[in-house]
Amino acid sequence: MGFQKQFWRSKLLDTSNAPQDHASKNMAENEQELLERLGGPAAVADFIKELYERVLADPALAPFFEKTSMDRVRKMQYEFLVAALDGPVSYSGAELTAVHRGRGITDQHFATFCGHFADVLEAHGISSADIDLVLSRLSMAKDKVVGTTNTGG
Ligand code: HEM
Repeated sequence: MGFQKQFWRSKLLDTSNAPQDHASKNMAENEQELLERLGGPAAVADFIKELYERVLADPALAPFFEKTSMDRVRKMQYEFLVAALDGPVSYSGAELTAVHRGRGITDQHFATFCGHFADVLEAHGISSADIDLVLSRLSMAKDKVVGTTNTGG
């Protein structure tokens, strides 16, 4: 587990890790199957619930969510992720850049957040290869979450 977390931290902190893999049709097909291997949308909803339990228990991340409706974030994150995995759900939430802008979210926060998600998936017996695929999908949102205008207020 330690190795994998470290692996993801370093991979997510590396901005050269561009989403170019995702263009190919094979990748899209793999990810269709991926959602099924994860257990489908219902399993994703469970994973997200557990993700935010871990996030709120982490002193490095909890303060970001102090004034947040967690019910809404869980629902929107569920929609976002199932849609990102080409599942049968549309994302109805706010644009991610606007949601995260000005909150001071750094590369490190992003990597820690994704590390919690990897831990949840691992705890459910998802294979390392599939964890890798899920986190590649999430990392496509990184530029929208980690702001360049963090200190701008
Ligand atoms: C791949 C990573 C992430 C994705 C896909 C993501 C996605 C989302 C989504 C879909 C929402 C709800 C939008 C809405 O209410 O319409 C949200 C809200 C939020 N996210 Fe993220 N997020 C990510 C990472 C992070 C990280 C790393 C942090 C902070 C450490 C963070 C902090 C927040 C906060 C504070 C809100 C709630 C804002 C409010 O109170 O309205 N997110 N995010």
